[in-house]
Amino acid sequence: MEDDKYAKELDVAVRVVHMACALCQRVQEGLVSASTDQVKSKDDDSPVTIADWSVQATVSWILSEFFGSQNVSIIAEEDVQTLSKADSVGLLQAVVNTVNECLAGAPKYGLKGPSKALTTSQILEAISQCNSVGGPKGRHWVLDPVDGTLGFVRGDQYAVALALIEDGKAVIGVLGCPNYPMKKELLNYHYQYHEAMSKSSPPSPDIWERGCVMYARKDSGEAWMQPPIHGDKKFEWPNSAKLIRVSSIDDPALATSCEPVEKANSNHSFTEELAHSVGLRKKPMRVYSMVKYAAIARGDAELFMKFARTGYKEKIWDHAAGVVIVEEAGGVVTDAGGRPLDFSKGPYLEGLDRGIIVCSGATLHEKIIDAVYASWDSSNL
Ligand SMILES: Nc1ncnc2c1ncn2[C@@H]1O[C@H](COP(=O)(O)OS(=O)(=O)O)[C@@H](OP(=O)(O)O)[C@H]1O
Ligand SMILES: [Mg+2]
Ligand SMILES: [Mg+2]
Ligand SMILES: [Mg+2]
Repeated sequence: MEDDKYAKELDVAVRVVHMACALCQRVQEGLVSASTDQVKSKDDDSPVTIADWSVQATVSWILSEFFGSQNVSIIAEEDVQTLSKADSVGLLQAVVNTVNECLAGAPKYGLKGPSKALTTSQILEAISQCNSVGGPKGRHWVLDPVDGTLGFVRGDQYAVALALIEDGKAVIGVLGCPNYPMKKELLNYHYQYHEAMSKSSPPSPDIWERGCVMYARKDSGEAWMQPPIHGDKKFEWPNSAKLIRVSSIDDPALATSCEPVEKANSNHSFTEELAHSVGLRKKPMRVYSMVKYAAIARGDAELFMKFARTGYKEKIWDHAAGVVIVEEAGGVVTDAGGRPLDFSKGPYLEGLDRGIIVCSGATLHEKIIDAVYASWDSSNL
């Protein structure tokens, strides 16, 4: 692949994800420190917040401005149904304010914002524009504005995930992880930080270095991580980017696995059985959101498995960005049958064989696939 293929797309995607991370941090601080009714339940009982809609509107607006709204196809998680209800006036106003505040800061990220504040209908339009159905042909952006919304409302881990799919293949992945520090050792500080915040004695935010943005371009063989932008600092490419690489541990006894926090999202007992049968010893880390992909990509863990209940269809926006980053960092991502994830069939990962397996390397991956094969019949899925 030519060196500069997707260079423009990657540049805009990284900048807008940095913007979205800053937006989310502001909203999360508000949610954690105040009790508000800013968290809504969707029809499937999953949460959605002003951050989800605001990030979707912001990313949609920036991509449309940059590439021309006629040329941009976006598949994203949220729609405007709840926001358009009569009793959502306050919520909608909060989204409008949040989006305009964020877009006003676009120049700091080297992007052009609107000449005047966007109207409510422009913002609703930007959100609804992300209703593409994707498919096997052409370019489609794939966005999860806040992945791990549950983690987000609990003051914990979450991610902003943006990917580009071309002709059914994920070619760019950008993952903003606002609470996943550049250095793993700072992770514990993050929790102390939130404890301190809840006791209303917040320490100075910049000493925590919380958060990072990761990105990769398919077939480049490289995945990168940048610190978030702090204070008045401007985004300067490459913004202290560091190469990241998967862990070299291939002995299962030394490997760390991670999995979704909620039992409802993945069969914990089945994956525990698999992990045990290949010789993993450590207790799995339970982490919200695509931060699990981030953890594998930079070597903080070696294995991530997700086996949703039968009938649940995985969405492409929950995986596309993470897959590009993990693969370019040297890892392997497949379904439980060992096949790559198929991003060419619209919003869902159609044809997914049982579950998703993300590994730091081929040796561990092979062992897990064999274990799935051996134990599937006896599983209680
Ligand atoms: N029933 C069920 N089974 C499997 N997966 C589901 C299910 N319901 C929702 N989702 C999707 O899971 C996304 C969150 O995944 P996580 O790995 O972060 O799960 S967890 O919160 O840590 O348990 C979550 O993403 P967000 O909605 O962006 O948070 C959903 O797309
Ligand atoms: Mg959701
Ligand atoms: Mg998600
Ligand atoms: Mg989401």
